[in-house]
Amino acid sequence: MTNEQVTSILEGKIQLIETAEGALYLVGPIKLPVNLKGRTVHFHWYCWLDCKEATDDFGRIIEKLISINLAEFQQSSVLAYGDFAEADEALIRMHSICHTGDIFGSKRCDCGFQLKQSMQMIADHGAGALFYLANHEGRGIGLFGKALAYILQENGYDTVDANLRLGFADDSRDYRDAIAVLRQLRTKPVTLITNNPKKLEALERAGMNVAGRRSLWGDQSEYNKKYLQTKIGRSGHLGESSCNND
Ligand SMILES: Nc1nc2c(ncn2[C@@H]2O[C@H](COP(=O)(O)OP(=O)(O)OP(=O)(O)O)[C@@H](O)[C@H]2O)c(=O)[nH]1
Repeated sequence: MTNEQVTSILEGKIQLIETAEGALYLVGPIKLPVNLKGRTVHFHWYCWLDCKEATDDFGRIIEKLISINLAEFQQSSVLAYGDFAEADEALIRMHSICHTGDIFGSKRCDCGFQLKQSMQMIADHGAGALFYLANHEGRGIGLFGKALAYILQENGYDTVDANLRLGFADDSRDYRDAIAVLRQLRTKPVTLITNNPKKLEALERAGMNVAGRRSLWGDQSEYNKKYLQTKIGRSGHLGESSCNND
């Protein structure tokens, strides 16, 4: 197969999304059968690359990738389900990466539970998307930063103060790229799965039509009790008893 043939196969699967800083190259949909609690659920997977250069010459972008060590950087992705573009109602989750919770199943937080539960909620609902935001680790302080913060937490600091004492912001997550991708995939209203009002605000500020919110609490234990209390007490998360408005 020639380079031209390879490029022409890929071209039909790449979309250019221009941003204020350059462009996002969105590749997909790619078929992704997923094991959800023993049942095979068929998602449509997309991944995006953030670049300074905006061009529709995708062959050039693909050629450039060889000289970049992509694995050293984080790329985010989205798992869409059902007729995500057109369904009247769609559930979305903006999930911040949590290496310890999502991959290792750590019980210090509720992230692993939220990841699996939101995928299940989306599949049960019939249409939706889970955005897996890979540059959000530790609410934006990175994995190494989170490891340092954990040590401070083992010495009495809560989640917020541990970040602050290290000189980081408590929460520096940015949702702009994810929202740009969401807009590309769906313009109809969305219902957001979250307990965090800042995520709702980010979507509304960007002009997205937010139809409602579904809360997501669970897997509470002695190990994450303080973490969950701090989310409500200091980070402004809406508690379990707050109403869903969808
Ligand atoms: N800095 C720091 N980050 C943590 C800690 N535990 C989990 N995280 C990160 O917190 C992020 C998830 O944020 P949360 O505040 O738990 O929840 P949220 O995403 O704001 O809100 P929901 O949508 O309701 O889940 C993930 O990126 C985790 O890596 C911690 O102890 N310290």
